[in-house]
Amino acid sequence: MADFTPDEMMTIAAARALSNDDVCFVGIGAPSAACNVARLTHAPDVTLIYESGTIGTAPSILPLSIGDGELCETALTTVAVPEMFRYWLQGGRITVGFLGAAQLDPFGNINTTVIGDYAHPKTRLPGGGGAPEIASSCGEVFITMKQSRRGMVKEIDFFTSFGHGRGGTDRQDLGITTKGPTLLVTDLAVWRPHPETKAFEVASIHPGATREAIEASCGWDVIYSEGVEETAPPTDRELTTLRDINARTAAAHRRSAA
Ligand SMILES: CC(=O)SCCNC(=O)CCNC(=O)[C@H](O)C(C)(C)COP(=O)(O)OP(=O)(O)OC[C@H]1O[C@@H](n2cnc3c(N)ncnc32)[C@H](O)[C@@H]1OP(=O)(O)O
Ligand SMILES: O=C(O)/C=C/CC(=O)O
Repeated sequence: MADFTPDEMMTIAAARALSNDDVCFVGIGAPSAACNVARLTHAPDVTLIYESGTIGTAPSILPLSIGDGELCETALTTVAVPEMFRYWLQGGRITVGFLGAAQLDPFGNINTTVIGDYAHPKTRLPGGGGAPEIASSCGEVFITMKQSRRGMVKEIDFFTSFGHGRGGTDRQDLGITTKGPTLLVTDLAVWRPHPETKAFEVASIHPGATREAIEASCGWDVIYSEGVEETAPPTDRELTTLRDINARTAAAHRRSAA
């Protein structure tokens, strides 16, 4: 088995969460790499959907944005964005939404809007886009992000996409019928929510990562599930697939910039 970076481990561990039966609403960025590695390895029949209306898309390079022509060119079909939201997403036809986050709290609530005060922001982030709707309407939500103390915080500065609120039955109490966040994959660990409190707990630690490193790069008090395991390292096939798609993507972007 080749050496691998924590970022590669994160993408590959996230990819493993998808199965052939999933219909996945893919967020741009880190989730997109994971979803396509899944499609190119163990889950060739997974249905990938991007917000631009592209259904069953099979990009050979990672899209720069939801509007990247590669998505439409390789999709089974492309529908209008209102249909994507109203019929497919709100109609309960999507099993999993895969999202990234700039700030995340232990209950899977996501901030991609603003750091600091909304009216006087320290940093203005890209915003919610479709993520709030994805977070409430997909059957469940997977999240992937690199760990940092500024990113994984006890309290997010702004609620962009609702996870488990303050935990427990908050989500159902608000009338939301979908499961919400069921998985968090970082560059150090795989996390799952506690069945009752809904706070994320470490379920497996990536090879080479330590409890000290996880705690040093997390702004909340880290809890470990009973029987924490070591994440299986990337296989040669997973690594080759990820590196190949990254290389194809970089080459394509160099060509289009020239
Ligand atoms: C279907 C859909 O796609 S819905 C789309 C809705 N959009 C999303 O969901 C976006 C989700 N992704 C994110 O939120 C990401 O964290 C992004 C886009 C904000 C940034 O991701 P990346 O491009 O990987 O960049 P990175 O994490 O290096 O951060 C870039 C800059 O963003 C700012 N930033 C990001 N996270 C934080 C944070 N927690 N606190 C303060 N600043 C932050 C900083 O200015 C940072 O630059 P710096 O590291 O030099 O300080
Ligand atoms: O508007 C959105 O929801 C998503 C935006 C991401 C992108 O433009 O690729």
